[in-house]
Amino acid sequence: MLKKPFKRISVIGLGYIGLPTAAMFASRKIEVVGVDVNQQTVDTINRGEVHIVEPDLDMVVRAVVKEGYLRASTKPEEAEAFLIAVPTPFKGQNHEPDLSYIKAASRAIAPVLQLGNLVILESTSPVGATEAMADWLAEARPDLSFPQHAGEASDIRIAHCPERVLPGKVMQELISNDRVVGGITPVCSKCAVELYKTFVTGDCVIASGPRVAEMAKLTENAFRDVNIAFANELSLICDELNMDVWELIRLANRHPRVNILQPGPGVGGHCIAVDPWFIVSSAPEQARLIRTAREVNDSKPNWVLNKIRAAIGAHLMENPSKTAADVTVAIYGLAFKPDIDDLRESPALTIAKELAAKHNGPIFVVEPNITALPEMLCAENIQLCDLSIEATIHLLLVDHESFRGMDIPQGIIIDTRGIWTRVS
Ligand SMILES: NC(=O)C1=CN([C@@H]2O[C@H](COP(=O)(O)OP(=O)(O)OC[C@H]3O[C@@H](n4cnc5c(N)ncnc54)[C@H](O)[C@@H]3O)[C@@H](O)[C@H]2O)C=CC1
Ligand SMILES: CC(=O)N[C@@H]1[C@@H](OP(=O)(O)OP(=O)(O)OC[C@H]2O[C@@H](n3ccc(=O)[nH]c3=O)[C@H](O)[C@@H]2O)O[C@H](C(=O)O)[C@@H](O)[C@@H]1O
Repeated sequence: MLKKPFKRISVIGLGYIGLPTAAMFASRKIEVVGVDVNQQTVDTINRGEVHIVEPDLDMVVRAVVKEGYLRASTKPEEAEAFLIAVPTPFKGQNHEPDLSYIKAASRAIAPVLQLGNLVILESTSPVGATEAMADWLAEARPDLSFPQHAGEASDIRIAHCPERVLPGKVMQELISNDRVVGGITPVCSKCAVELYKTFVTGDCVIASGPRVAEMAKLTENAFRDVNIAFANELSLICDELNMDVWELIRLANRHPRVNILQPGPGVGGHCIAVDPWFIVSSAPEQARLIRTAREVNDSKPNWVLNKIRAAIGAHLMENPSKTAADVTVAIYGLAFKPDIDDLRESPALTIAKELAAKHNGPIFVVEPNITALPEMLCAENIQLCDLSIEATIHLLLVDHESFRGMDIPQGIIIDTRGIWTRVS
């Protein structure tokens, strides 16, 4: 049985990663102070409620807040360990990483740092970000020594430990996944492993430093992106050759060493569609395949929109008395992947938004995981509906479980996920 080496820890950023992490530590009876700049988020958590949908998270948060192990605040407080889980988006046309959230979080915790503290960067970060964070902390606290200058004798320990959980399985994967830990020094890594061993049953694998740990996380997501791009490219080729891509993949996957992923309307979420760009921006000349995969996946929503335009055109040719305003389109799914409520960077949302801007006929959106349409889709001709609707064109964008089980609708079908139309 492990002794409890950390009595109080602080998690900075209480979103999809920070809140489950904070709740998990708190469930091991460690006092956790969660810090977020969003007052509403802080208030919600302090009521024992959650502002994001993730299976089992609400139950754990309710319990740990009630028992007093987790509380939230907008102001950092003293703690033995700080875990930073703030956003790391990209900015601009060149997809440069935006480290401003990490910088703001480091500046915010610097005043409360004390001798012997551990600071872990969990956010997915470009190579060099942990060292940059260590420099920002050192600048703000000239009275303390940091590992990049003082080595093992430093007052503060710093490490990168990227998070790898899958949305929808976060509460399981937080415990069972292996962790990659890249401390600035071996002692920093050792301290970080000790912290994670509070609840992680997977291996905590120590990297030779934070840079390779950063790159490992980016590589995992770039690997998946490249593989999805392969499937998406096959879907374009099959369309050209009038072949069912899902049948093709099913057949090719019968080879013992082939495992092709699934095509779709594009790649969404704020990770797989973002993180590979961090590699491209670090090594633009070398990262040619990774860049092309991003471009293939990013171009897929436009390809789907062209399919819709073609379907509307063909329908009007067959029905000359009608106009585009008579053509009803039903969109199935807005989330970035099945059975979640997260619409961030969703290709389905991009397609719906673009269609709403160009098509003047009625648009019905079926998205069982939300209760209201996002503001960007608020137009007169678009409304949220439940499953059974009549429409000229039925556009399937997300393979939610409820769409798999339903009767296939009547009308023109554009099935980007292959659940209604695939050759069995
Ligand atoms: N969501 C996911 O599935 C995964 C995310 N990641 C990475 O984890 C990091 C966090 O992502 P999410 O939790 O999804 O983001 P999120 O947007 O859900 O949450 C981030 C939170 O940080 C808060 N915040 C922003 N600036 C702050 C500051 N200076 N101080 C305190 N709080 C601040 C925001 O208000 C927000 O509540 C990102 O780097 C992401 O790439 C890694 C693995 C999985
Ligand atoms: C390597 C890997 O599997 N990374 C995971 C990924 O989570 P995320 O939910 O973004 O990944 P995902 O399930 O592949 O979905 C991403 C996007 O890709 C699409 N997608 C996925 C698989 C597939 O065969 N075809 C396809 O089109 C999904 O519909 C979605 O739009 O990114 C997470 C992250 O880094 O945020 C990471 O923690 C997760 O472990």
